[in-house]
Amino acid sequence: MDKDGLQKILEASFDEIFVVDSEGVVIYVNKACERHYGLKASEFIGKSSYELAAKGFWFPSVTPQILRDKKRISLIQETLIGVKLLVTATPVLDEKGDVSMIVMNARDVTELEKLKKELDNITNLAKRYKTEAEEFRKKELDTSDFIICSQKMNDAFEVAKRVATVDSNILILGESGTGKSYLAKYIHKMSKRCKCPFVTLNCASIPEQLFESELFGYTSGAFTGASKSGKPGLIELAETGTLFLDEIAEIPVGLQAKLLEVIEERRFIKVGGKEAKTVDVRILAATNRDLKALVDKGLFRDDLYYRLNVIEITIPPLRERQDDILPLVNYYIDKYNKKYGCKKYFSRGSLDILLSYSWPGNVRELSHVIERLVVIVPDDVIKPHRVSHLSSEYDVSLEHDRFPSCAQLVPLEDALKKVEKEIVITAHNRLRSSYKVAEALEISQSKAYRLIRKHCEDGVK
Ligand SMILES: Nc1ncnc2c1ncn2[C@@H]1O[C@H](COP(=O)(O)OP(=O)(O)OP(=O)(O)O)[C@@H](O)[C@H]1O
Repeated sequence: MDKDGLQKILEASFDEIFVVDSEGVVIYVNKACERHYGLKASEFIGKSSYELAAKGFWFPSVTPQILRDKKRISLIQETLIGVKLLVTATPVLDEKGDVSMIVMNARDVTELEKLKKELDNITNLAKRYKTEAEEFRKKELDTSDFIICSQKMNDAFEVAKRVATVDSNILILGESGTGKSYLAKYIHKMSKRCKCPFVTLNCASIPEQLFESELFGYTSGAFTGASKSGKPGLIELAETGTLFLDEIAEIPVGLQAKLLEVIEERRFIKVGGKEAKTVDVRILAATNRDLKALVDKGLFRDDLYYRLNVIEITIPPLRERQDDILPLVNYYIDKYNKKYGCKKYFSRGSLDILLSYSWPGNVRELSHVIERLVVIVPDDVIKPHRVSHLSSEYDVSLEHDRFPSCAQLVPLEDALKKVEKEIVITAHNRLRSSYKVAEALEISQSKAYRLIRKHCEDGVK
């Protein structure tokens, strides 16, 4: 084939063919260069590829590496007009083994690169969503053993969810057994610190003399009996995580100033130590006492109180969230039935007692009562006399002869009257309105009114 024929083939190639000599001077480039650089071939010929690369016609440059390594390489280059090229550069060696020229063929892979990038983005996004979804599912699953049905509990958990991520100190208030410790763990799990430790210090359970060494740790030989290697304090163990100070009202007065310093400066000194250490912890605190009243009485430092109480969440007592009682009873009877391999259930009457009881010990008491009943009641059905101690209104003596037994032959009229009286009194005591009694017993309001007047000493409300 003659030179013209060869030239035609090279020009017809859709891929770019770019040739430089051993000095890096461009000796040939075909028409494809117009698409790749927006320039004619004549504008390249005779120019130094080093200079062209230095002016940013393409990046990265391949010539220096080929001249050095004398080996074929492929790489992605970007041209000054943003075209992405897949370049394969092949050295042509002379008889001495030196590079006499470099032949490069380049294919436009801009679209391909774009697609690859999009695919990478999609894959990364999918990965991110997957981890986020897993995190979320994990967090959501964590509340499956915690019953939140009432509006008041929902509100408290909504606030907790919102403030979990802001890293501020939170004070959780509520009577004993309402779920304050659980809420603290929930806040930790919903926070950015969820993968780091959650450390609880129960301020009521540590003797005052040991408090400081428990919280701050001690250095070797800090006091008689101290371990030789020293000991890290709970605050150090909580590094990057959350320190939960339960029953904070019980913290010894003398230590309140030290705790304040930790909270304000995030610094502490170990017992027997000289240097202050810094820590990165989030502080959550809880108490079932009226902390503000203790501040007013001078028993709790007000500056510490305000530091701890950046955000306050109160968990209402169970008696103020009636809607949670039945779901909690169902949850715990199920839990303890599984634990003890039983099939116990509450009769309607005993459920009524559980629902109207005030639960001063809150959920902890409810859980204990149900566990005890599941263990001690021999029958599957748990009847009202088993829970009568929880009812101030319920008269145990009524239990056995409450309704005439079917085996007894008593005048029907008397038996019916007795049942009617019992039902009306129960309904009236619980519902305190003739309208509600009528609705519950499915009778007219006027009949309910009449029956309440007849049977109930305190009349109609
Ligand atoms: N809503 C709930 N659903 C299920 N279990 C609950 C609920 N609230 C509390 N509990 C359970 O009741 C018990 C007491 O809860 P927790 O220890 O969190 O209460 P607390 O307010 O911190 O009590 P204290 O003030 O005595 O330390 C725990 O076993 C907890 O799992």
